[in-house]
Amino acid sequence: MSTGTFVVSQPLNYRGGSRVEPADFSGTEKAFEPATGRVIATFTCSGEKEVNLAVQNAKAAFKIWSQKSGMERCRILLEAARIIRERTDEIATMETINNGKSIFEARLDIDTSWQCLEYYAGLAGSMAGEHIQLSGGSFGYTRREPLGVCVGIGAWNYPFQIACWKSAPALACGNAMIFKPSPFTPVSALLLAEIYTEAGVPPGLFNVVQGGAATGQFLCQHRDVAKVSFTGSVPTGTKIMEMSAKGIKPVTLELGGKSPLIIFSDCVMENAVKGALMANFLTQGEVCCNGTRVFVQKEILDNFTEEVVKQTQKIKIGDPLLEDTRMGPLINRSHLERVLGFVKLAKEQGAKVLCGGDLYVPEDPKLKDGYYMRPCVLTNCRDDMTCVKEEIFGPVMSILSFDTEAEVLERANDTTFGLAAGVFTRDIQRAHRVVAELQAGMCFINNYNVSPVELPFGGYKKSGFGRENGRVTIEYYSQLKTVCVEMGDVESVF
Ligand SMILES: NC(=O)c1ccc[n+]([C@@H]2O[C@H](COP(=O)([O-])OP(=O)(O)OC[C@H]3O[C@@H](n4cnc5c(N)ncnc54)[C@H](O)[C@@H]3O)[C@@H](O)[C@H]2O)c1
Ligand SMILES: NCCCC=O
Repeated sequence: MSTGTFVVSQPLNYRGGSRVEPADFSGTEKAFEPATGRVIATFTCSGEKEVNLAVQNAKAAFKIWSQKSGMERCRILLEAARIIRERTDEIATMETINNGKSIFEARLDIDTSWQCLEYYAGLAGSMAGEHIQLSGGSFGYTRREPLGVCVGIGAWNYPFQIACWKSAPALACGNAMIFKPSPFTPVSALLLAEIYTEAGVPPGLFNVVQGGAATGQFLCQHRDVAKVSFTGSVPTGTKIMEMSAKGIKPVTLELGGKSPLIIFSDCVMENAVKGALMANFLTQGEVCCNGTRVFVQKEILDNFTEEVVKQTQKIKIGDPLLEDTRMGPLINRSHLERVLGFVKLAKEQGAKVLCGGDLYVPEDPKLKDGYYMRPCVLTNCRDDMTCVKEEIFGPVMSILSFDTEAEVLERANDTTFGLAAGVFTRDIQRAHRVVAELQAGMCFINNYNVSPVELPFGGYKKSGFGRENGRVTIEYYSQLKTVCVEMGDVESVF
């Protein structure tokens, strides 16, 4: 498959074990190939009737799936993981075409997708309650039970990975799921749905409904939906939480960030520079946990900045399906303009552009309508500038200088977000002291933006709550039933 050739030819909803056209609709959407600006799909957004049908299907499948033993669920999830792994190239290609990220990176996303299924398959067989001895031979025990029909709502930056990170723990715990991808990236969740079916889940266990806000609302407000797991922006997360509150539904919120990356003067410079690039330029900078506020200790500011700019200018931008490309186009025209607008405002507010921050037009004529920009490094930044305060969600790094540990900690934490943070230093005691003080759910020491699925991921403060990945996520997709067993006679107080 090459850039500029793919068009969607099959329905994009998935219900009851196959692709279907929605039973009703609430508007239409277009999905693009960001590399070329071509429309690859025009599809209808699901209405209330279609959402009801998806819930009915999920409820029926839940009855079957929740009765299976953990080991039975484990085997099916392992088979799904195996198929994803085997089809990595094909899935990564779809992801690249619809999202714009480089094929090199998309393959890494697919790796953390099948690894997630493998991880929760492993946990499925060992999910268990406790036995508690009581007086007189009586006892109690707890059962870890599924919640029922869970809804997953995804963002567009990691479409397949988000669908896996939500569905794997949900299914491992015995739940069914209805997943709504972002309307910008409707394609790859269908591959996951087909893979689950091929692996042997009951029809209806994993369904996909397409649409935007209206479809999402039908899902969140549905009385038979037991839980909502949402990945997206803070404003939408607020709405999801309000809707879930009305139905007393538990929610997981994976929201945005403006994370600090702190570089101390005793760091290994080469690693710190690589870390800063990893923290800012993966997926065109469209990453929730990016460390976009790069605090550099004064003594090394000039050397660090010079090296970061040199490495940033070497990033190969262009056709994301080419093996040596490391930065593709942004998701769409309006987002590109928004990101360029942040750079313009940064300049007006006194920041200096050391490189990039402008449109990039690749030589290949088929890419001329794509949404490319050059990765940008800003210096002369202050904490009160918009580029330092707001989530840009594009390839824009803001460099700030600092003197002392106490000062940088206060400034790093001076944000309403709290998704991630990073520190580079050779002083291991300082590293742990600093991360202990950082108000962020995911902290990195001497690296940034690695995603081992064994580690819980999620935010503090307005970056959300609940976790994805790691053992703890089992608790977000299950509920505990306590059973109290009397072995003697009832001693009534009446
Ligand atoms: N913390 C994380 O794990 C994580 C991961 C990826 C992205 N993000 C965040 O996501 C944001 C970018 O993604 P986006 O632009 O797709 O976010 P968004 O909030 O605009 O949309 C996210 C999803 O919510 C749906 N939606 C929109 N309005 C809704 C409503 N009223 N009810 C129900 N659903 C609704 C959208 O259709 C989409 O599927 C950034 O802020 C980024 O930081 C967070
Ligand atoms: N690989 C994890 C990224 C999630 C945030 O956008």
